[in-house]
This record gives sequence, C-alpha cells and structure tokens, in this order.
Amino acid sequence: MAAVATNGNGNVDRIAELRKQANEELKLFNPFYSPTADSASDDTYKHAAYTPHLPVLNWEPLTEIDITDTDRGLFADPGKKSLFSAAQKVKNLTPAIGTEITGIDLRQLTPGQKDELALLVAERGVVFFRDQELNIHEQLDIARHFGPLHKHATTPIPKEPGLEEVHVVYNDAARRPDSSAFSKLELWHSDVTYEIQPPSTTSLKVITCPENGGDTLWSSGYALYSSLSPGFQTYLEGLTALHSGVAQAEGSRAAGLHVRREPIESVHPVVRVHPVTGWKSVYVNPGFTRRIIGVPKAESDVILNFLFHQISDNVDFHVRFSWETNSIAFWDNRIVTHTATFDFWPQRRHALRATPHGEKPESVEDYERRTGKAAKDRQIEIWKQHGVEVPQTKGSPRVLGYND
Ligand SMILES: O=C(O)CCC(=O)C(=O)O
Ligand SMILES: [Fe+2]
Repeated sequence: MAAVATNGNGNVDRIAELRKQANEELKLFNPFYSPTADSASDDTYKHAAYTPHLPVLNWEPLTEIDITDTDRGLFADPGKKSLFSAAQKVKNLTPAIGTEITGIDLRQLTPGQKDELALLVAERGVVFFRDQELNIHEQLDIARHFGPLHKHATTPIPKEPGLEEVHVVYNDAARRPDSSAFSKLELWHSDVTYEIQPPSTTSLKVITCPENGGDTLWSSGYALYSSLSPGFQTYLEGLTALHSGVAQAEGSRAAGLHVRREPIESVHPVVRVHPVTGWKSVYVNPGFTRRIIGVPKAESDVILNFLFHQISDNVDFHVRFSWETNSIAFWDNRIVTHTATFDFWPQRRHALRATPHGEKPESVEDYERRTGKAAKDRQIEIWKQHGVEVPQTKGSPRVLGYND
C-alpha cells in the first residue's frame, strides 16, 4: 500500500488516499474491455474496422416496448425438424446446458429455422456453431429476427460507422484484460440485467481467437431452480431484486470514458418464467443484482450469496466452450449467466456481440395470470417426458442429470 501523508491532517489525507485507491479499482471495473479509449490504429489487422471505438454520443433513456407474444420461439416447430434435418450433428454438451450444432451455415437459415434456433436456445441455454463466415451485418440481421436490438451505454462499438448496436470485446498485448479488481464470483453475470427489458437470444462471434485460452462458461438458471428444495423454490418465487447499472457507468466515468446513456436500476423477479418454454429460472447474477427487496439486509446478503455461489460453484449447471476463430454462441440471457476467462494475454482475442431486448422479466404469478397456464420446473418436465418417476424430495435437493 502507498504511504499515507501525515501533515497534521492525517484523517483527511487517509480518506483521500483510500478514495484514490477506490478510484484505481473502479478504473478496472470491467475487465471485459480495456479501460482505455479507442485502440491504437493497426491497419494491418484484418478486423481493424471492428476494433473498439468510444464516440461521444448521448442517448435518451430506454422506454418499455411491448413485445408480448412476439418471441420467435413461440412460432417454432417444437421438434425443430427443419433446423435439425439441415445439420450434420446436434450434440448436447452436458445434460443441463449447451448444444453444439455442426454442418449448418448460419447465412442460409430460413426464417423458420431461426425460430427453431430461438426455441432450442431457450431450452438448452446456449447453442454453439463453428466455422461461421457470417459478417457482423448478417449476425445483426439474425439478432433482429429475435427482437429489437439493445445499444450498450458504456462498452465500445466498432470503428466502422453504423454499428452502434454492436458490443465489442477486444484484448491484445497492449490491452491486457485485468480482472484483479474482481473476484471470479463477481465476474459471473447476465448481460445488462439492470435494463427494463434485459436481453433475450444474444449472440457472440469470436473473429480473432487466441491459440488457447479465452474460454467462456455459462451456468443454467433452470438447473439452479430445479436443484432447490420445493419450500425454498416457493420462497424465492415471491421475491424481487434490485439490479443496478450504476457501478458499471461509474467505473467508465472514473476511467475518463464517456457514458452514452444514464444508468438505471430495475426491480425484477428473483424467479422468472421463460415466455416460450414456461420453465422457471433463477434470475439473479453477481454482476448486477444488488439487493433482494423487502427483506432484512442480512437475509438478502445470505440468499444472494448462496445463489451466486451456486451459479459459480455448481459445475453440474455449467458448460465451458473453447472458441476457435469464427465460432459463434447464441445464449438466452433470460435463463443463463456467463463468465469469461482471462488467461490468454498477450494474445489477441476479438469478439462481436448482438443483443436483442427481451420482455420485461415475468414472475411466476404474472406468467400464470397472463397465460392461464402453470409455470413448470424444467427438470421435472424432462423426467416426465422420458417416463422417469419424479424423485420425492421431501425438501432435499433434487438430483439433476437426465438428458433431453
Ligand atoms: O468475452 C467473452 O467471452 C464474454 C464477454 C461478455 O460477457 C459478453 O460479451 O457478454
Ligand atoms: Fe456478458
């Protein structure tokens, strides 16, 4: 720790010193992108047009858009015949989460196949494809099929004009990812959950991949919900939590970067129901969820800490993907959280994200009132589909592990 000056006003200096240290930490607030402004121009780099750019733009607050009953998964063939029959192979990577599809060129997808992809992502949490030549405009077109696109208030956009809806993830030898201000737990997040209508079927394409490292992990909120005892599930279903974008914006400001839209905080249900599958999912994340509403702070801390640790520690809920250049992942931000690894420096890693808005997160009660249908526990549904007797839990955690 740096020495603290003593000049007869030691407390003031000490506070100033601590504030300085806190600001230093804030500068590192988000390791997913470097806290420096635009990257140095490197015209020899093939994807220089998509390297990070932070223009001084000012956007109005987002307002609610009614997208009830428009989710493309609602229009899909439940058997996904046209998507699966076009594929060479469809492999579920773990029982709980993650599917890899080979033999499909995403540029050729029909609208019906896109609907089936949306449904598959809603069911499996994340779906991977490799060797995809689609460019960012084609990636945005697919994303627009899923919903109106989100523009991020703080993260870089590409240098090429007209791509304000793209979120750039970029690191190289000069831009070392630095997660030292965060525990690994805090890095788990679902994207921008502080928004009124946080994202749905989100895609990230890696356009330059390190030789090794830079994997991404996803954790299933359905699996987390399904793993809990019935009494605890019911307790969580009655709760809401505060999600905040303030620290992310303050972190950018502390680093001298421009914030394009004022941050907001939103209250969302702790258990949300996916509008297409009708399955319940735990919707809190270490990155942005700050407080459970209406319970003592000590209770909120314990419950959030428990859920955050289940997200991060329970490997039965996880899938880990090892990218190659031109791999793309589609994940449903409504029902999974994710985190990245920062082990690849000084190699270059560059990825582009397209992020459709989803609906306002819906509680079990609101979903059941709106649809007249019962929300479901994914795991129990799958057991039933396979004719497996549902274990009688009497309050003990259910066991996951039956593949669908
Ligand atoms: O770099 C990654 O693998 C993921 C970064 C991230 O969290 C995102 O783009 O949403
Ligand atoms: Fe993310």
